[in-house]
Amino acid sequence: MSGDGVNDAAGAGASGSVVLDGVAKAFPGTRSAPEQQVLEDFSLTVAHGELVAVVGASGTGKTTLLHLVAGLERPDRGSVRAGPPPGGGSGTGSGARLGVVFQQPRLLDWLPVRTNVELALKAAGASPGDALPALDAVGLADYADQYPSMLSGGQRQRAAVARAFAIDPDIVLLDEPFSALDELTGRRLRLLLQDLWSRASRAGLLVTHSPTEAVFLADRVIVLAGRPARIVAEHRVDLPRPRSPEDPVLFELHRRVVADLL
Ligand SMILES: Nc1ncnc2c1ncn2[C@@H]1O[C@H](COP(=O)(O)OP(=O)(O)OP(=O)(O)O)[C@@H](O)[C@H]1O
Repeated sequence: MSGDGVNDAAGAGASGSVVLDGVAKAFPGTRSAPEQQVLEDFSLTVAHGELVAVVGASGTGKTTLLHLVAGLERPDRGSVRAGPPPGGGSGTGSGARLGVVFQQPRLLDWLPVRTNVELALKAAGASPGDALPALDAVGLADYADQYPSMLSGGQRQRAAVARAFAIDPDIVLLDEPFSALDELTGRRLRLLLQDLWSRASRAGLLVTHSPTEAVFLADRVIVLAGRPARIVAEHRVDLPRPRSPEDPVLFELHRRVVADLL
């Protein structure tokens, strides 16, 4: 995850764990669609210990932002750094450990859940023995030897969360992690994520279409709009954790975020 302005993992500690500085990103046009200048001179810093939620209309560039931080896309201009916390990360060498949860669990269906988590641990240079505690932390210890197809959608997403957190990530990237789940299952998983998030100090970016999810989980909510995308509003969520989904402060913040999105 290093090189040429992209995910220079060693360098971000001083000013933030995730730093996008003057980033431009365009996708080339096709015969049927013009070029898309998704980001232009875009800057954002996520401090160590901070979870930032990104909301905005469909197609604004939220996932592109996350992909840039994950190193799945490269900026055309500017720099993207995803670094370990001050004093060094938990990863081997100088790089930051990235835990990613996508909208779909993306488990390997032909391997038991435990092996799915073990593979992520091995890839991160961590002990495969940490797989079972990670599954236990999400309430799936009894399902460790089951195949993903034998689990419910919510359980599969729990396994994906376990895989992301098992490696003790310095940076957590969440791309609409619970949007494919029913409301109650989503709520349970948000509570679980809050618990996992509170256990260690990390940096995180959460892309979501749900203002409820954004204000409940994040320390800061940024609202993206326009093409190229700009941050048109920003809300701090100064509520200690654990938070209750019913906290009236969250309802008021939710109202403000929705007003920004309309
Ligand atoms: N690989 C790609 N090739 C071409 N265009 C792309 C590519 N990835 C994204 N885009 C375009 O860039 C724009 C931003 O896409 P992106 O997926 O980042 O938006 P988003 O805010 O995450 O949308 P949604 O909320 O619908 O998931 C869209 O217009 C999309 O069509």
